[in-house]
Amino acid sequence: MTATAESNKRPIRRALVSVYDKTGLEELARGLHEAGVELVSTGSTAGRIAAAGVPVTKVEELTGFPECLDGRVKTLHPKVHAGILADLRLEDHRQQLQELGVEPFDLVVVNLYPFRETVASGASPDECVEQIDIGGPSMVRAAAKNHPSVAVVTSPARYADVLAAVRDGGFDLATRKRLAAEAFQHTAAYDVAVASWFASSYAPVDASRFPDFLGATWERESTLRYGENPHQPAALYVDGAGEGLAQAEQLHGKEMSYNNYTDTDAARRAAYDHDEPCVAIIKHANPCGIAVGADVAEAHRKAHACDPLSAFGGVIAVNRPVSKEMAEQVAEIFTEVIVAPDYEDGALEALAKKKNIRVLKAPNGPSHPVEIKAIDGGALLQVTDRLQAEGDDPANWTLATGEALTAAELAELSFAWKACRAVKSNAILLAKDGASVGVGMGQVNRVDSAKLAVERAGAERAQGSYAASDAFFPFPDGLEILVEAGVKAVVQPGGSVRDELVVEAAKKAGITMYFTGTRHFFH
Ligand SMILES: NC(=O)c1ncn([C@@H]2O[C@H](COP(=O)(O)O)[C@@H](O)[C@H]2O)c1NC=O
Repeated sequence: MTATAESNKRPIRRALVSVYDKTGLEELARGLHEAGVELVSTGSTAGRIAAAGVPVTKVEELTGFPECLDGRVKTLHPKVHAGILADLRLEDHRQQLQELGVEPFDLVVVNLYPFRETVASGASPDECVEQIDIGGPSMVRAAAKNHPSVAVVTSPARYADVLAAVRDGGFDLATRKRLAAEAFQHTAAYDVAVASWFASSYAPVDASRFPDFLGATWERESTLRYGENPHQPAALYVDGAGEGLAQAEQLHGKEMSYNNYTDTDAARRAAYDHDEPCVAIIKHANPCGIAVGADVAEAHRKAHACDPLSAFGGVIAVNRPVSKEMAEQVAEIFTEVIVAPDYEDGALEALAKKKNIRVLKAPNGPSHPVEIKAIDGGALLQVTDRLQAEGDDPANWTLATGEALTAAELAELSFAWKACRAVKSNAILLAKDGASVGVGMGQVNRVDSAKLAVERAGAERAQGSYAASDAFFPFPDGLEILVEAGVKAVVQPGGSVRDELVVEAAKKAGITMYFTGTRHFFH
């Protein structure tokens, strides 16, 4: 196709309008009519247009066939589809339309039945099925295929463009192609939603919890400066749910980077594990401090004190609104990102004194029920790891050896256990007074993780601390490092074939050890 043909505009003389969402419909109809466009429309869409005093032809008048079967058949008729699908560049198609008495459409405006919203509302299966639009996608796909002759619009957000184009001699080919691409994205996402619902809720094929078809669609929200490294192009995509980190509102600061997003994701995961006001400070997806407090300012001081060296340039997540006091503390420290459900009076102003800090507001904690990880040639899907009623509640722990802890001591050990879940495996975390004091993360053996946790805590803080291990000790050696450092109690899943040896070492040292029966690997 030549450059001239690319820029060809096609005047809009006849439009087919069939919309479930009637937003902006009257203005659109009026504008089209004033520009001399003839309108053809379905049942209630035609009703609304006529009520606005705009002349409109009902589809039934065009087809000579009544809308029937409760709206299941309205536009599914050759007089409609031939009018959309005729390639007007071809003499033969133009000739055939004439012989058949079919007039072509230049514009198709359709939006679909709200299938996803109906499912989300908890409607019955029959009601959901009834909301699967058949005629709408057929028209959208037909018009998008035939974009050399027809412009297609699927969202009220595009109506202003339509009215501008109508006054300006129509859409050019490049724009019709873009609209067609949008239209196919729209119907593809719609069908993925239908197919996913069928596969997982309506007609699951086997007893496993996993559907045989996994459909998901994302839309590009923004292009990022680069990915994990500067030579990796990257972009942010959002899903339709609309309430996670990807949709967080940025209140201040520089553009978020790829690494900012991954660290912020890890930070939120950590902070929202705790019921009390909690602050997690993350670097490279690992906590360099995590603490609970009477309020967020105290939690932040305690989290920062864990490892002030590493907290430089960290990412902070809070599970409560940020107070002015906390914001003033944070503004003293070089921080890449802070994310919270909200900001109290004066907090944002205090943070905004720092030009570069990115301030995000994300109203809810992480809620995604499943996690997907791309691997070469495929993807792994798992139910998201969360704290469990069994295993993560100290009431269900088993005392493996030593004195039972008091309620206050058990709360300390429970904090260590939850905080340890935020640490990349192999993870050992030492805690005191509701704050991490030493974190050993990401080592390929548990002994080194224990050594790292103890070294980071320092002798004084390790003494009398509460230790958690994300998985069992395969040998007593890792535990022995903690014993030597003087920890008061240890919590771990248990379940090693050598549990007896590990328990024996704890017993010999006179410390308390609890088994959770639950493991929290995090990779
Ligand atoms: N069955 C059909 O022939 C048909 N043609 C158009 N629709 C849909 O009916 C709706 C508009 O209907 P109304 O104008 O009656 O509100 C649109 O969402 C459109 O996508 C249809 N409905 C469902 O398939």
